[in-house]
Amino acid sequence: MDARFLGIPELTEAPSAAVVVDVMRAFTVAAWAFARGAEKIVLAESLDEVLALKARRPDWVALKDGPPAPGFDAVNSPALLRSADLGGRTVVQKTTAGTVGALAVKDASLVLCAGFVVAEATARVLRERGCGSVTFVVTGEDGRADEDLACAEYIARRASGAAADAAGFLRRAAGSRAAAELAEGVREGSHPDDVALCLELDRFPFAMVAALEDSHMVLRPFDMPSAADGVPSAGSSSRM
Ligand SMILES: O=C(O)[C@H](CS(=O)(=O)O)OP(=O)(O)O
Ligand SMILES: [Mg+2]
Repeated sequence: MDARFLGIPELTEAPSAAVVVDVMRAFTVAAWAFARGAEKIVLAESLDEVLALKARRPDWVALKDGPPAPGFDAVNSPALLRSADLGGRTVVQKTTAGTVGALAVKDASLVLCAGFVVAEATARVLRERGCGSVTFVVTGEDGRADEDLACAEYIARRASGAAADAAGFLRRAAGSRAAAELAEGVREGSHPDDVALCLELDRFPFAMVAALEDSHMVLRPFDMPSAADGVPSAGSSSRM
């Protein structure tokens, strides 16, 4: 597999397959939202778009990074979301890096959004789809965020079928600037457990696929059909 690792500003053309990585914290949060029952996540272009969608659909859950704000229901913290009941709900998410990265590759034919919590499921989709060329979007710090780069490199190794010792990759992420800022409480809208939750390797069995639906980029959980039964696991979408 030919893997390229690019920051958002380096994305000049639509890749065929893209894995958008945001470990801390957008796609760890997204995975927790699905684990708590959310049906789908609309990835919004701006905070104003979140509020406009929420005005039309008051039942949707408006989520942003940074501190809590009027009109929003949730912040970008896995620890603060892990006990929420989101059964059947639609979440609208806007963050500084993760959602921006996914929207930057919306014309790709396959877009997976990932963090360590869905690493193996993501690699499995790439393996089973036989993706020969994959662009990893390292969303943080214009492509230099070590938590995202470490996760992207780990997924790339697993996608190519190579063995990979996860411990070293997780150590890099634990030593990243984002981890330090979250641990020190510099990032608003956070919880002391956020870093640990972002570093839980393969916490969830599903991958997350984003695709355009009625002009919005929509993220849904995806389980590959198992060889045994040929159908997706219950409770997960199989749209691709
Ligand atoms: O909420 C986060 O951790 C960050 C916000 S910031 O870059 O730290 O201000 O957003 P994300 O898009 O999840 O990286
Ligand atoms: Mg990030």
